[in-house]
Amino acid sequence: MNEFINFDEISRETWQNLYKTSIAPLTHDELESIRSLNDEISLKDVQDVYLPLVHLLRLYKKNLEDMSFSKGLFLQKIVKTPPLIIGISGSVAVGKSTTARLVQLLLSRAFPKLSVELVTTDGFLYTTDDLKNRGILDRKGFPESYDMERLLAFLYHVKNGEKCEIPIYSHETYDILPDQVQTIDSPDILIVEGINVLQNPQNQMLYISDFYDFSIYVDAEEELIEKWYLERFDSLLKLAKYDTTNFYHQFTKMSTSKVVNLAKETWARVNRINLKEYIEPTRNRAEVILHKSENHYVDKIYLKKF
Ligand SMILES: Nc1ncnc2c1ncn2[C@@H]1O[C@H](COP(=O)(O)OP(=O)(O)O)[C@@H](O)[C@H]1O
Ligand SMILES: CC(C)(COP(=O)(O)O)[C@@H](O)C(=O)NCCC(=O)O
Repeated sequence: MNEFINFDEISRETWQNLYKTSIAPLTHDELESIRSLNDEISLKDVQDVYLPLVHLLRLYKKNLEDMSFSKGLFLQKIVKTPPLIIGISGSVAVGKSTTARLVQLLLSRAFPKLSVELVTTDGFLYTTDDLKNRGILDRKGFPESYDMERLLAFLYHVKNGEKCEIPIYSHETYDILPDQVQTIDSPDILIVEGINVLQNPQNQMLYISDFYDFSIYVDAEEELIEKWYLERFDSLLKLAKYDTTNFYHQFTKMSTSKVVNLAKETWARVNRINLKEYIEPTRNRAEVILHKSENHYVDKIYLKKF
């Protein structure tokens, strides 16, 4: 059966004309803040792809508010609208965190009075010591390397309007930062980004999918993702060159060909396998699939029909 049977495939040309008239063009300051986020992001993509996406998100937000109001009428009590939770998933290095930061920025612009928070599921990885103790250091990123119970509990507390503290992962130290936490204090919108966002742990009472009001899967051909992974590896090495505390510093002493081989091997042995076995199979759980081609250009969008 066609994996996308449940989706409308929308070309970029069609998508970019949806809701165009109702969106004000980006101001100079907004363009600057997008550039400071990642100066590689195409501003044309922002205008053509991400602004209509944010418009769609407005509809989901409105729907959540209407439903809470109607529930309140039914129950004859005030039902507070819970935060809208948006999941963003896809392969390692496909551009999830860049997309997530962009969506956060554009949502803050669309809803200036609301708080829009972003968390990454990397924070729920076990620490390097824990991974060693469990004998799964080489399985970082695979389902068993995350404390999914803790992620599930976190989403429950956020939906319930409670203040939470969660761990922070650093790509630079390649580990959870000791003694540092991210505080999430009853946001109106929460974006959760990570390779495992659409994976399906369940404890005895809760299903993770119940907590997402909207989800996005960022997709691309494997060869492109590998290329972006290798490019990011190179950027991480450049950042690490003079920083002995950085995990990547050790690789800056190696010859270029050795480093390239190491990165290629890590892609093939770990991240590619994870993509094929555990991440890509969750793709059709998303509400929207953003399909990217060369240079992160979004060429197709799939929107779930029902
Ligand atoms: N829209 C984009 N335009 C240009 N470059 C991008 C875009 N999205 C991601 N990148 C680049 O691709 C690489 C991987 O992106 P990143 O957001 O770190 O991926 P992920 O969070 O999925 O691991 C980074 O080097 C990033 O700068
Ligand atoms: C921390 C991660 C699991 C998550 O990835 P992200 O999508 O944030 O890049 C990944 O970056 C990772 O470290 N994978 C293990 C193999 C590697 O070193 O690339």
